[in-house]
Amino acid sequence: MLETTIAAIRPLDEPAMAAARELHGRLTKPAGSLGALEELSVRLAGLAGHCPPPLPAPAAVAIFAGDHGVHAQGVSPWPQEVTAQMIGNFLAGGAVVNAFARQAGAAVTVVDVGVATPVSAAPGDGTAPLDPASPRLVNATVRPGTRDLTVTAALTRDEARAAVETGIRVADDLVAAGAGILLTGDMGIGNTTPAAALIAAFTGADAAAATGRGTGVDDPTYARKVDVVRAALERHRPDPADPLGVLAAVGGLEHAALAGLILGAAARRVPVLLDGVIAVSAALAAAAFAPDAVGAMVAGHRSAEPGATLALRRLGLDPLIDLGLRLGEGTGALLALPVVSGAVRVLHEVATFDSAGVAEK
Ligand SMILES: Cc1cc2ncn([C@H]3O[C@H](COP(=O)(O)O)[C@@H](O)[C@H]3O)c2cc1C
Ligand SMILES: O=C(O)c1cccnc1
Repeated sequence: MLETTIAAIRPLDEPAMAAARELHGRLTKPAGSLGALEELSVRLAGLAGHCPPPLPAPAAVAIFAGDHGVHAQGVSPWPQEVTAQMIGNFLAGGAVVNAFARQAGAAVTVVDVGVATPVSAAPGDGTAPLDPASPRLVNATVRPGTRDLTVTAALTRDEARAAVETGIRVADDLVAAGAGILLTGDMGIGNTTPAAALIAAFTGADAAAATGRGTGVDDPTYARKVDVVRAALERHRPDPADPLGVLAAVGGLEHAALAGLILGAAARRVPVLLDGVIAVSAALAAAAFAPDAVGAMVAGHRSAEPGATLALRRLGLDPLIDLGLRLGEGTGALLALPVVSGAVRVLHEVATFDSAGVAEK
Protein backbone atom coordinates (compact mmCIF):
# COMPACT_ATOMS: atom_id res chain seq x y z
CA MET A 1 0.00 0.00 0.00
CA LEU A 2 2.85 2.40 0.77
CA GLU A 3 4.52 1.59 -2.54
CA THR A 4 1.33 1.97 -4.60
CA THR A 5 0.60 5.29 -2.88
CA ILE A 6 4.10 6.58 -3.62
CA ALA A 7 3.78 5.45 -7.24
CA ALA A 8 0.53 7.41 -7.61
CA ILE A 9 2.12 10.74 -6.62
CA ARG A 10 2.73 12.92 -9.68
CA PRO A 11 4.06 16.43 -10.31
CA LEU A 12 1.78 19.46 -10.46
CA ASP A 13 -0.04 19.95 -13.77
CA GLU A 14 1.73 22.70 -15.74
CA PRO A 15 -1.15 23.66 -18.11
CA ALA A 16 -3.53 24.13 -15.15
CA MET A 17 -0.94 26.33 -13.43
CA ALA A 18 -0.44 28.37 -16.60
CA ALA A 19 -4.23 28.82 -16.86
CA ALA A 20 -4.39 30.07 -13.26
CA ARG A 21 -1.54 32.55 -13.85
CA GLU A 22 -3.23 33.80 -16.99
CA LEU A 23 -6.57 34.18 -15.16
CA HIS A 24 -4.88 36.12 -12.35
CA GLY A 25 -3.64 38.58 -14.97
CA ARG A 26 -7.22 39.31 -16.07
CA LEU A 27 -8.89 39.71 -12.65
CA THR A 28 -9.84 43.20 -11.42
CA LYS A 29 -6.76 43.87 -9.29
CA PRO A 30 -3.22 44.97 -10.00
CA ALA A 31 -1.07 42.01 -11.08
CA GLY A 32 0.59 40.37 -8.08
CA SER A 33 -1.45 42.36 -5.54
CA LEU A 34 -2.54 39.23 -3.69
CA GLY A 35 1.05 38.33 -2.92
CA ALA A 36 1.57 34.77 -1.73
CA LEU A 37 -2.10 33.91 -2.32
CA GLU A 38 -1.55 34.07 -6.06
CA GLU A 39 1.20 31.44 -6.18
CA LEU A 40 -0.78 29.34 -3.68
CA SER A 41 -3.84 29.34 -5.92
CA VAL A 42 -1.65 28.50 -8.92
CA ARG A 43 -0.19 25.52 -7.06
CA LEU A 44 -3.66 24.32 -6.05
CA ALA A 45 -4.75 24.53 -9.70
CA GLY A 46 -1.71 22.40 -10.57
CA LEU A 47 -2.67 19.89 -7.90
CA ALA A 48 -6.30 19.67 -9.07
CA GLY A 49 -5.25 19.56 -12.73
CA HIS A 50 -7.71 22.29 -13.68
CA CYS A 51 -8.42 25.98 -13.19
CA PRO A 52 -10.07 27.11 -11.02
CA PRO A 53 -9.31 24.33 -8.55
CA PRO A 54 -12.17 23.22 -6.26
CA LEU A 55 -12.79 25.23 -3.11
CA PRO A 56 -10.93 23.49 -0.26
CA ALA A 57 -14.05 22.25 1.51
CA PRO A 58 -15.24 20.47 3.51
CA ALA A 59 -12.14 20.53 5.71
CA ALA A 60 -11.07 17.66 7.95
CA VAL A 61 -8.38 17.79 10.62
CA ALA A 62 -6.82 14.44 11.59
CA ILE A 63 -5.13 14.44 15.00
CA PHE A 64 -2.73 11.50 15.29
CA ALA A 65 -1.91 10.59 18.89
CA GLY A 66 0.92 8.51 20.28
CA ASP A 67 3.24 8.18 23.25
CA HIS A 68 7.01 8.11 23.43
CA GLY A 69 9.47 5.84 25.23
CA VAL A 70 11.93 8.74 25.27
CA HIS A 71 9.61 10.41 27.80
CA ALA A 72 11.54 8.34 30.39
CA GLN A 73 14.57 10.58 29.72
CA GLY A 74 12.79 13.60 31.20
CA VAL A 75 12.40 15.54 27.94
CA SER A 76 8.95 16.92 28.80
CA PRO A 77 7.66 18.33 32.08
CA TRP A 78 4.22 16.78 31.47
CA PRO A 79 3.13 13.29 32.56
CA GLN A 80 2.55 10.81 29.75
CA GLU A 81 -1.11 10.34 30.82
CA VAL A 82 -1.86 13.81 29.42
CA THR A 83 -1.84 12.33 25.89
CA ALA A 84 -4.82 10.07 26.67
CA GLN A 85 -6.51 12.74 28.78
CA MET A 86 -6.27 15.27 25.94
CA ILE A 87 -7.91 12.76 23.60
CA GLY A 88 -10.85 12.75 26.00
CA ASN A 89 -10.80 16.54 25.82
CA PHE A 90 -10.73 16.50 21.97
CA LEU A 91 -13.71 14.13 21.88
CA ALA A 92 -15.61 16.27 24.37
CA GLY A 93 -14.89 19.36 22.25
CA GLY A 94 -12.92 21.22 24.92
CA ALA A 95 -9.46 21.72 23.42
CA VAL A 96 -8.09 24.70 21.49
CA VAL A 97 -8.23 22.61 18.31
CA ASN A 98 -11.98 22.16 18.84
CA ALA A 99 -12.56 25.89 19.24
CA PHE A 100 -10.62 26.61 16.04
CA ALA A 101 -12.27 23.71 14.18
CA ARG A 102 -15.72 25.04 15.07
CA GLN A 103 -14.65 28.47 13.84
CA ALA A 104 -13.33 27.00 10.57
CA GLY A 105 -16.21 24.53 10.12
CA ALA A 106 -13.76 21.63 10.07
CA ALA A 107 -14.48 18.08 11.23
CA VAL A 108 -12.14 16.55 13.84
CA THR A 109 -10.91 12.95 13.66
CA VAL A 110 -8.64 11.69 16.45
CA VAL A 111 -6.57 8.67 15.47
CA ASP A 112 -4.97 6.67 18.29
CA VAL A 113 -1.88 5.18 16.62
CA GLY A 114 -0.08 4.41 19.84
CA VAL A 115 -1.25 5.92 23.11
CA ALA A 116 0.27 4.14 26.11
CA THR A 117 -2.47 4.68 28.70
CA PRO A 118 -6.20 3.96 28.35
CA VAL A 119 -8.25 6.44 26.33
CA SER A 120 -11.78 7.03 27.52
CA ALA A 121 -13.95 7.99 24.57
CA ALA A 122 -16.62 10.54 25.33
CA PRO A 123 -20.11 9.03 25.16
CA GLY A 124 -21.54 9.80 21.75
CA ASP A 125 -18.29 10.63 20.04
CA GLY A 126 -19.00 10.90 16.36
CA THR A 127 -18.88 8.31 13.62
CA ALA A 128 -19.58 10.58 10.63
CA PRO A 129 -16.16 11.56 9.28
CA LEU A 130 -17.10 15.05 8.12
CA ASP A 131 -19.53 16.23 10.82
CA PRO A 132 -17.98 19.42 12.27
CA ALA A 133 -20.26 19.12 15.32
CA SER A 134 -18.98 15.78 16.57
CA PRO A 135 -15.33 14.75 16.87
CA ARG A 136 -14.70 11.03 16.38
CA LEU A 137 -12.09 8.54 17.51
CA VAL A 138 -10.42 5.96 15.30
CA ASN A 139 -8.64 3.17 17.21
CA ALA A 140 -5.58 2.13 15.24
CA THR A 141 -2.96 1.38 17.89
CA VAL A 142 0.21 -0.04 16.37
CA ARG A 143 1.85 -0.40 19.78
CA PRO A 144 1.33 1.38 23.12
CA GLY A 145 4.00 4.04 22.63
CA THR A 146 7.41 3.86 20.99
CA ARG A 147 10.54 2.42 22.60
CA ASP A 148 13.10 4.79 24.10
CA LEU A 149 15.15 5.95 21.12
CA THR A 150 18.20 6.59 23.29
CA VAL A 151 18.31 2.85 24.02
CA THR A 152 17.03 1.17 20.86
CA ALA A 153 15.12 1.95 17.68
CA ALA A 154 11.79 3.62 18.53
CA LEU A 155 9.93 1.27 16.18
CA THR A 156 10.63 -1.73 14.01
CA ARG A 157 10.42 -1.10 10.28
CA ASP A 158 7.16 -3.08 10.24
CA GLU A 159 5.68 -0.93 12.99
CA ALA A 160 6.75 2.24 11.20
CA ARG A 161 5.19 0.96 7.99
CA ALA A 162 1.96 0.05 9.81
CA ALA A 163 1.73 3.60 11.18
CA VAL A 164 2.45 5.17 7.77
CA GLU A 165 -0.20 2.96 6.19
CA THR A 166 -2.70 3.94 8.90
CA GLY A 167 -2.15 7.56 7.88
CA ILE A 168 -2.68 6.69 4.21
CA ARG A 169 -5.90 4.87 5.13
CA VAL A 170 -7.18 7.85 7.12
CA ALA A 171 -6.49 10.14 4.15
CA ASP A 172 -8.32 7.73 1.85
CA ASP A 173 -11.32 7.54 4.20
CA LEU A 174 -11.59 11.31 4.62
CA VAL A 175 -11.26 11.97 0.90
CA ALA A 176 -13.79 9.21 0.13
CA ALA A 177 -16.17 10.92 2.59
CA GLY A 178 -15.81 14.10 0.52
CA ALA A 179 -13.06 16.12 2.24
CA GLY A 180 -11.63 18.82 -0.04
CA ILE A 181 -8.63 19.54 2.18
CA LEU A 182 -6.89 17.64 4.98
CA LEU A 183 -5.28 19.34 7.97
CA THR A 184 -2.61 17.73 10.14
CA GLY A 185 -2.89 17.51 13.91
CA ASP A 186 -0.86 15.76 16.61
CA MET A 187 -1.01 14.88 20.28
CA GLY A 188 1.74 13.07 22.14
CA ILE A 189 3.58 14.20 25.25
CA GLY A 190 7.28 14.20 24.36
CA ASN A 191 6.71 14.34 20.61
CA THR A 192 8.82 17.44 19.96
CA THR A 193 11.91 15.32 20.77
CA PRO A 194 11.45 12.81 17.92
CA ALA A 195 10.35 15.72 15.70
CA ALA A 196 13.71 17.41 16.34
CA ALA A 197 15.58 14.15 15.66
CA LEU A 198 13.69 13.67 12.37
CA ILE A 199 14.45 17.24 11.30
CA ALA A 200 18.14 16.84 12.13
CA ALA A 201 18.24 13.49 10.30
CA PHE A 202 16.56 14.79 7.13
CA THR A 203 18.19 18.26 6.96
CA GLY A 204 21.61 17.47 8.42
CA ALA A 205 21.15 20.25 10.98
CA ASP A 206 22.91 20.03 14.32
CA ALA A 207 20.87 18.62 17.21
CA ALA A 208 20.95 21.96 19.04
CA ALA A 209 19.67 23.87 16.00
CA ALA A 210 16.80 21.42 15.43
CA THR A 211 15.67 21.15 19.05
CA GLY A 212 13.22 23.54 20.70
CA ARG A 213 11.56 23.95 24.06
CA GLY A 214 8.34 22.11 23.19
CA THR A 215 5.76 22.69 25.90
CA GLY A 216 8.17 25.16 27.50
CA VAL A 217 10.93 23.18 29.17
CA ASP A 218 13.41 24.89 31.52
CA ASP A 219 17.14 25.27 30.79
CA PRO A 220 18.32 21.97 32.36
CA THR A 221 15.54 20.03 30.59
CA TYR A 222 16.37 21.75 27.30
CA ALA A 223 20.05 20.83 27.64
CA ARG A 224 19.04 17.21 28.35
CA LYS A 225 16.72 17.22 25.35
CA VAL A 226 19.50 18.37 23.00
CA ASP A 227 21.79 15.64 24.43
CA VAL A 228 19.05 13.05 23.87
CA VAL A 229 18.58 14.11 20.23
CA ARG A 230 22.34 14.13 19.64
CA ALA A 231 22.79 10.72 21.27
CA ALA A 232 19.93 9.24 19.22
CA LEU A 233 21.46 10.48 15.96
CA GLU A 234 24.89 9.15 16.91
CA ARG A 235 23.50 5.78 17.98
CA HIS A 236 21.27 5.15 14.96
CA ARG A 237 23.00 7.19 12.22
CA PRO A 238 19.71 7.33 10.27
CA ASP A 239 20.05 7.43 6.47
CA PRO A 240 17.89 10.26 5.06
CA ALA A 241 17.52 8.30 1.81
CA ASP A 242 15.66 5.59 3.81
CA PRO A 243 12.64 7.41 5.29
CA LEU A 244 11.09 4.26 6.78
CA GLY A 245 14.40 3.56 8.53
CA VAL A 246 14.57 7.13 9.85
CA LEU A 247 10.98 7.01 11.15
CA ALA A 248 11.66 3.63 12.80
CA ALA A 249 14.94 4.70 14.43
CA VAL A 250 14.11 8.15 15.78
CA GLY A 251 10.47 8.90 14.93
CA GLY A 252 7.12 8.47 16.58
CA LEU A 253 3.91 6.68 15.67
CA GLU A 254 2.07 9.95 15.09
CA HIS A 255 4.97 11.30 12.99
CA ALA A 256 4.88 8.17 10.80
CA ALA A 257 1.10 8.28 10.48
CA LEU A 258 1.25 11.98 9.55
CA ALA A 259 3.77 11.15 6.81
CA GLY A 260 1.20 8.62 5.56
CA LEU A 261 -1.65 11.15 5.68
CA ILE A 262 0.44 13.56 3.60
CA LEU A 263 1.33 10.85 1.06
CA GLY A 264 -2.32 9.78 0.88
CA ALA A 265 -3.47 13.34 0.27
CA ALA A 266 -0.82 13.86 -2.43
CA ALA A 267 -1.79 10.60 -4.17
CA ARG A 268 -5.47 11.71 -4.20
CA ARG A 269 -4.42 15.23 -5.29
CA VAL A 270 -6.09 16.84 -2.29
CA PRO A 271 -4.20 19.65 -0.53
CA VAL A 272 -2.81 18.97 2.93
CA LEU A 273 -2.45 21.93 5.26
CA LEU A 274 0.50 21.43 7.62
CA ASP A 275 0.44 22.47 11.26
CA GLY A 276 3.59 22.88 13.37
CA VAL A 277 6.88 21.19 14.06
CA ILE A 278 5.54 17.63 14.29
CA ALA A 279 3.76 18.04 10.96
CA VAL A 280 6.75 19.48 9.14
CA SER A 281 9.06 16.77 10.51
CA ALA A 282 6.61 14.22 9.08
CA ALA A 283 6.48 16.21 5.83
CA LEU A 284 10.25 15.75 5.45
CA ALA A 285 9.69 11.99 5.65
CA ALA A 286 6.85 12.21 3.10
CA ALA A 287 9.10 14.22 0.75
CA ALA A 288 11.85 11.61 1.14
CA PHE A 289 9.37 8.89 0.14
CA ALA A 290 8.01 10.94 -2.79
CA PRO A 291 9.55 14.34 -3.68
CA ASP A 292 6.43 15.33 -5.65
CA ALA A 293 4.35 15.07 -2.46
CA VAL A 294 5.58 18.60 -1.66
CA GLY A 295 3.20 19.84 -4.38
CA ALA A 296 0.23 18.89 -2.20
CA MET A 297 1.62 20.56 0.94
CA VAL A 298 0.60 23.99 2.18
CA ALA A 299 2.50 25.27 5.23
CA GLY A 300 -0.16 26.64 7.55
CA HIS A 301 2.08 28.49 9.96
CA ARG A 302 5.59 28.94 11.28
CA SER A 303 5.81 27.21 14.63
CA ALA A 304 7.97 28.90 17.25
CA GLU A 305 9.99 25.66 17.42
CA PRO A 306 13.30 26.38 15.60
CA GLY A 307 13.25 23.01 13.83
CA ALA A 308 10.07 23.99 12.01
CA THR A 309 11.85 26.79 10.16
CA LEU A 310 14.67 24.41 9.16
CA ALA A 311 12.15 21.90 7.83
CA LEU A 312 10.11 24.50 5.94
CA ARG A 313 13.27 25.85 4.32
CA ARG A 314 14.27 22.35 3.22
CA LEU A 315 10.79 21.74 1.81
CA GLY A 316 10.83 25.12 0.03
CA LEU A 317 7.55 26.15 1.69
CA ASP A 318 6.64 29.60 3.02
CA PRO A 319 4.21 29.49 5.96
CA LEU A 320 0.96 31.43 5.56
CA ILE A 321 0.88 32.82 9.08
CA ASP A 322 3.49 33.47 11.75
CA LEU A 323 1.94 34.11 15.15
CA GLY A 324 4.46 32.48 17.48
CA LEU A 325 2.18 29.49 18.08
CA ARG A 326 3.71 26.40 19.70
CA LEU A 327 0.76 24.20 20.55
CA GLY A 328 0.23 21.62 17.83
CA GLU A 329 -3.08 19.66 17.71
CA GLY A 330 -3.73 21.22 14.27
CA THR A 331 -4.34 24.72 15.66
CA GLY A 332 -2.02 26.64 13.31
CA ALA A 333 -3.33 24.78 10.26
CA LEU A 334 -6.93 25.61 11.20
CA LEU A 335 -6.14 29.31 11.57
CA ALA A 336 -4.61 29.30 8.08
CA LEU A 337 -7.59 27.57 6.44
CA PRO A 338 -9.47 30.81 5.57
CA VAL A 339 -6.32 32.06 3.81
CA VAL A 340 -6.28 28.95 1.59
CA SER A 341 -10.02 29.27 0.93
CA GLY A 342 -9.61 32.94 0.05
CA ALA A 343 -6.83 32.17 -2.40
CA VAL A 344 -9.05 29.72 -4.29
CA ARG A 345 -12.25 31.76 -4.02
CA VAL A 346 -10.58 34.62 -5.90
CA LEU A 347 -10.21 32.40 -8.97
CA HIS A 348 -13.92 31.46 -8.78
CA GLU A 349 -15.58 34.74 -7.98
CA VAL A 350 -13.56 37.81 -8.95
CA ALA A 351 -14.61 39.59 -12.14
CA THR A 352 -12.23 40.14 -15.04
CA PHE A 353 -11.42 43.65 -16.35
CA ASP A 354 -13.37 42.67 -19.44
CA SER A 355 -16.52 41.36 -17.72
CA ALA A 356 -16.66 44.21 -15.17
CA GLY A 357 -15.90 46.98 -17.65
CA VAL A 358 -12.92 48.20 -15.61
CA ALA A 359 -10.20 49.96 -17.58
CA GLU A 360 -6.68 48.47 -17.58
CA LYS A 361 -3.55 50.56 -17.02
C1 LIG B 1 -2.21 20.21 27.95
C2 LIG B 1 -1.45 20.04 26.67
C3 LIG B 1 -2.13 20.14 25.45
C4 LIG B 1 -1.41 20.02 24.26
N1 LIG B 1 -1.81 20.06 23.00
C5 LIG B 1 -0.78 19.88 22.22
N2 LIG B 1 0.33 19.71 22.93
C6 LIG B 1 1.65 19.56 22.33
O1 LIG B 1 2.66 19.42 23.31
C7 LIG B 1 3.25 18.12 23.27
C8 LIG B 1 4.69 18.19 22.80
O2 LIG B 1 5.51 18.93 23.67
P1 LIG B 1 6.65 18.21 24.52
O3 LIG B 1 7.54 17.52 23.55
O4 LIG B 1 7.33 19.33 25.26
O5 LIG B 1 5.95 17.25 25.46
C9 LIG B 1 2.44 17.33 22.30
O6 LIG B 1 1.46 16.59 22.96
C10 LIG B 1 1.88 18.37 21.39
O7 LIG B 1 0.77 17.93 20.67
C11 LIG B 1 -0.03 19.78 24.23
C12 LIG B 1 0.66 19.66 25.45
C13 LIG B 1 -0.04 19.79 26.65
C14 LIG B 1 0.69 19.65 27.95
O1 LIG C 1 4.90 23.32 16.63
C1 LIG C 1 4.13 22.59 17.22
O2 LIG C 1 3.17 22.06 16.64
C2 LIG C 1 4.34 22.27 18.69
C3 LIG C 1 5.22 23.01 19.45
C4 LIG C 1 5.38 22.71 20.78
C5 LIG C 1 4.67 21.68 21.34
N1 LIG C 1 3.83 20.97 20.60
C6 LIG C 1 3.65 21.25 19.29
